[in-house]
Amino acid sequence: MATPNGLARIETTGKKKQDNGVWYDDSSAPVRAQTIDELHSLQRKRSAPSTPKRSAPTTPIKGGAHSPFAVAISEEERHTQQMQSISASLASLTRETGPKVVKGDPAAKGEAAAQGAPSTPRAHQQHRHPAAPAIAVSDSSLKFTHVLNNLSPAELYEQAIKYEKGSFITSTGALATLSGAKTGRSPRDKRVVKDEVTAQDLWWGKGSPNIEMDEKTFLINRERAVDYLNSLEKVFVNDQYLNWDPENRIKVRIISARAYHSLFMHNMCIRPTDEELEDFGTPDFTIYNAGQFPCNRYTHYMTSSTSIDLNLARREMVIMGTQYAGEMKKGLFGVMHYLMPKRGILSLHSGCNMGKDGDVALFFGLSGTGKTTLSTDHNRLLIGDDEHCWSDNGVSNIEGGCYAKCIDLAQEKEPDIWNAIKFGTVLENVVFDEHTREVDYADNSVTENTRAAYPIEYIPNAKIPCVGPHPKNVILLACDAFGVLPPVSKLNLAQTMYHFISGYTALVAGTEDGIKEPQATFSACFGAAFIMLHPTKYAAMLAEKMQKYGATGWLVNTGWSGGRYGVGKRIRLPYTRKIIDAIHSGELLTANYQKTEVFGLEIPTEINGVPSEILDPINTWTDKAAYKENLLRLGGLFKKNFEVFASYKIGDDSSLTDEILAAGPNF
Ligand SMILES: Nc1ncnc2c1ncn2[C@@H]1O[C@H](COP(=O)(O)OP(=O)(O)OP(=O)(O)O)[C@@H](O)[C@H]1O
Ligand SMILES: O=C([O-])CC(=O)C(=O)O
Ligand SMILES: [Ca+2]
Ligand SMILES: [Mn+2]
Repeated sequence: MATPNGLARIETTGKKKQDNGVWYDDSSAPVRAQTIDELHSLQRKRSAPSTPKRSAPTTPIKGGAHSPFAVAISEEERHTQQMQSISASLASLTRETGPKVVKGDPAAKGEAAAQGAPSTPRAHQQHRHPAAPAIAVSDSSLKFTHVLNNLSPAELYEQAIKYEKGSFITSTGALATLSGAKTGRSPRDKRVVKDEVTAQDLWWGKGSPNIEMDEKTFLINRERAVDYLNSLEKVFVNDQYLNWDPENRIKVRIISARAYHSLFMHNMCIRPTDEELEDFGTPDFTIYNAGQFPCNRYTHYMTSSTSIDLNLARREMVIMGTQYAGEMKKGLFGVMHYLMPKRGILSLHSGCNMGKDGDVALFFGLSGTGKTTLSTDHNRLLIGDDEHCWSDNGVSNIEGGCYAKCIDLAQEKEPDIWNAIKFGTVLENVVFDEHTREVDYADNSVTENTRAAYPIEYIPNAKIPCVGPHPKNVILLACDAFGVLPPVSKLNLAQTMYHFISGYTALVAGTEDGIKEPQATFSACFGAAFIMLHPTKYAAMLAEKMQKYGATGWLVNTGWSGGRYGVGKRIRLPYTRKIIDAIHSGELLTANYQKTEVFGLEIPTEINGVPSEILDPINTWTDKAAYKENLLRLGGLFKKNFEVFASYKIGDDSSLTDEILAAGPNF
């Protein structure tokens, strides 16, 4: 039927019912909701109490997390306990009370019911003590602190994209984010509380990374951080583990203000199963990351607006004035460098992988020397890329993820890392195409220190659980900007100790704030920024373990060849990989060796797949006089650096100490 304007009338009423009583209509099935909100609530399936609601746990369950004697408690009681525990963590020390905490995003009004949260926050009720004064002591105690605890990567993506400027999804699904003004660690702002115990235990003074602060100042900063966090609409809480060795596992809680920080730690620490999370209890260590907020420069000891404060007695760390996520990762590493040696376990700034036959290799080295790149090896099982423990049972990874440098990342050269950059991975400070969101890894506009943080199982041949037997090879990586260290040398035990204590490299720009050009650096134990005890303590433990388990030491230069930085070139990664292959396979144990002058290093004359002429660096330099000059220059720097260690005994064995002193450059 035609309407006055000539158009066919649109049928709006009734649907054509066929004779057989069946609706033949192209409209969809009736919607099971009365309102849009209800419809949205249908979209998200509520998990049954026993099934995961959070991130799918990736950590395999070992044994039962539930004690058979544990009193069964209800979901609601568990929820209350969890909120109480988080409230306790966030307590102001001066007011001696925790904030009112409630689970969930304050913005998600109406979602509480859908998510199963009690409509009256139970933790809130906790604080309505009958004896409490009728008038709240401060405005901050009137408000709730909303906690988003152990969110899944998907939920954290949404939080980041909605609330954090600079968050984007890249073409491969990673979460690109900006760490803010700091794009590297701030070692000069790392402070440690000096009390009666730590005054004795820790390494203080020249060369030490531990800048002292007193307990009171720590508490001032802690209060500042906690007040800041409680003033926010919401905070993120991660309850996770460190160390895959079940006997020496540490429970950590990270309280932060950014989804970026929460996802970073989700990836980097060991992820508990839902079962483990339910029984998490009180953490062994807590980080308060108030990174967006500066410290108060009028506070004693503060020399900048950044402070990373460690209090071992309180088992707490406060971060202010830097949002660089590596501070949390490496802060916890420092804690492990204190706790583990107390138990006779050596903590190591090293990568670690294992051959199919169970041969384990450690890769020591400072930032940018190749721990992540070389331990991620398609032919071997990855145990971890950066932080390990060596106990009487073998090696264990401290972390649950990897943190790879991305500058100039290329698919052909590092395929496993390339492929790990997908949904769930945090990509820090990279530059990408505005439209396609394809990352340009060569672009260092934001920083040289671009990074990807991904769970270790994103590497296809990860060894899970991340533990292994005693190491067979201990590879010391140095990125030599002088271009005079050989691509590989075999070390005796004394030489291994000498180079371990020296911890030489050319620090590549970026990871530590303020370093713009590569420069020669010595960092004891290849990680002076993280060790807590005197370097000789770790060295003695390493010597003892290497001797006991018959490990061989190697020095591998992943730096320059054919001239120093600016003249020569960085040794090609495929050559370094061949060298590493020859170490793993045992080929290098039976090779012919010659000794170099000055450093007295044993260098092989031939390696499968590597041009022989590069094995002795002098061959690659056109200017032989310049080579000699640089060799002596570096030798001199080694000698000078080692002077401070000459008066220390290493272990109980004074003959080893003498041998180590003699194992350095000789000229
Ligand atoms: N011959 C080489 N051997 C190893 N790495 C090389 C070589 N040539 C270039 N590279 C590059 O050097 C970088 C090594 O960084 P890597 O992430 O492995 O450092 P790292 O030792 O793990 O440091 P951090 O402790 O800071 O994580 C990578 O970007 C890698 O591509
Ligand atoms: O800590 C960081 O930022 C990165 C890292 O692994 C290191 O520097 O050793
Ligand atoms: Ca690394
Ligand atoms: Mn590292």
